[in-house]
Amino acid sequence: MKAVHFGAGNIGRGFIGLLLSQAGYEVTFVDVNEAFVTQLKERGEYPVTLASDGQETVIVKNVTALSSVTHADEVAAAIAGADLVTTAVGVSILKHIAGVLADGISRRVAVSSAPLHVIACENAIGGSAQLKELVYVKLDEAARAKAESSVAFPNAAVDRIVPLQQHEDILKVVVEPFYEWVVDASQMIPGYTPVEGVHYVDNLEPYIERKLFTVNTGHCSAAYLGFLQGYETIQQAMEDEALTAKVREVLEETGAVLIQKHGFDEAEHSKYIDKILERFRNPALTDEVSRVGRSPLRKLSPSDRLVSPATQAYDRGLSYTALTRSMAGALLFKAGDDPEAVELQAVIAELGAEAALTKYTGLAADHPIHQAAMEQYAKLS
Ligand SMILES: NC(=O)C1=CN([C@@H]2O[C@H](COP(=O)(O)OP(=O)(O)OC[C@H]3O[C@@H](n4cnc5c(N)ncnc54)[C@H](O)[C@@H]3O)[C@@H](O)[C@H]2O)C=CC1
Ligand SMILES: O=P(O)(O)OC[C@H]1O[C@](O)(CO)[C@@H](O)[C@@H]1O
Repeated sequence: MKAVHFGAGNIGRGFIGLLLSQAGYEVTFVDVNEAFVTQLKERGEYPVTLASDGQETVIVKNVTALSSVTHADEVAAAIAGADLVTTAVGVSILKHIAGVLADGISRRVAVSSAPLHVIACENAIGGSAQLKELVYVKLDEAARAKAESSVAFPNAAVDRIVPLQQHEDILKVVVEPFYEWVVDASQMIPGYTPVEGVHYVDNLEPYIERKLFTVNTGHCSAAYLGFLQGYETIQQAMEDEALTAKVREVLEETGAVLIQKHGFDEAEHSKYIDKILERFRNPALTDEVSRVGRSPLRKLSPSDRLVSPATQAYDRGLSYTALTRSMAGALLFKAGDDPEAVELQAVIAELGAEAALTKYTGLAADHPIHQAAMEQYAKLS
């Protein structure tokens, strides 16, 4: 079985590549980073260390790599012959890989009707659906018609904390032991071969919302509040009890929405929150506030981890105050090396925080969530 995986970065090597290789796939990574590509191609393997007491290291074998910059033709050929395509490049990068993916799919459907699944493993709701749209506009009518029956783009939720890596061996990756990869089975082609380690569900929404609105909402809240307190890592921030209490408050708000909307058991969900907070604290990891808070514009966007649960809480008459504190924290995330944070600060300087918040969240200035966020902004400033 052959898989093509876009993005040989932290989650690509530390989670998706590892799992696919262990499930028996030959994995071809595709990346723009020539150093990753060269090393993966030369060595055909790389180490993954589990950040736990035992620090167990697994060697991921049966891998190779191609550059999407210099070997686009080979990438398309690999897609044409693959059983599975996965991505972990960042949701805003999907548009850059759509062209070569469309080329590969066109070549494939011209000669074969064998099923192909394309799964975007990004922190976003409907990541694969977004990728499908980007790819489909690049297919001609005939290819699109054939792809409709043999190529599927099931949405997925992926959960594993993989911080930035700094090792002598550039391929080495240290990951937390926990992982969860949930795929929407209702969007798979019938008769598919399950990948060992993947959890297939008929309705993804409760899983993706629970993950995004707990792990990711909680994590970015810790990052934004931690940044304001001068902490450099999430581990340092989570040692601050007052800060942790604020993160928990946020997760209680998102939890109330999730429990009401998806019927989760309250006690079970409370344990889920405890477990997530424990994962943030993992002393065997060093996870920088700058990584976890990265791309504040994406994180402030309407369907992402802050605004979506806040609007859902508002619609249900539930509390959203702690969420607005995290939004205000995002507005104050002045990380000089993050292009989105730099853009946000420039827009705030030019138009003011109120207009910037409307621009990126889509919330009108007189919306109660917007007003609450501005109150929090004034307090935090
Ligand atoms: N790191 C984590 O703990 C988790 C990350 N994710 C998601 O996974 C995605 C990737 O995140 P990370 O692995 O942390 O980022 P990363 O920056 O470590 O990896 C992204 C990789 O994509 C490559 N890339 C960029 N443009 C490309 C292109 N045009 N073609 C091919 N490759 C390209 C980069 O060179 C890099 O190696 C994001 O959507 C993130 O939200 C999801 C769950 C956990
Ligand atoms: O990758 P993003 O969406 O910028 O956000 C970082 C998030 O990804 C994770 O690494 C895993 O979901 C979380 O630790 C963190 O909340």
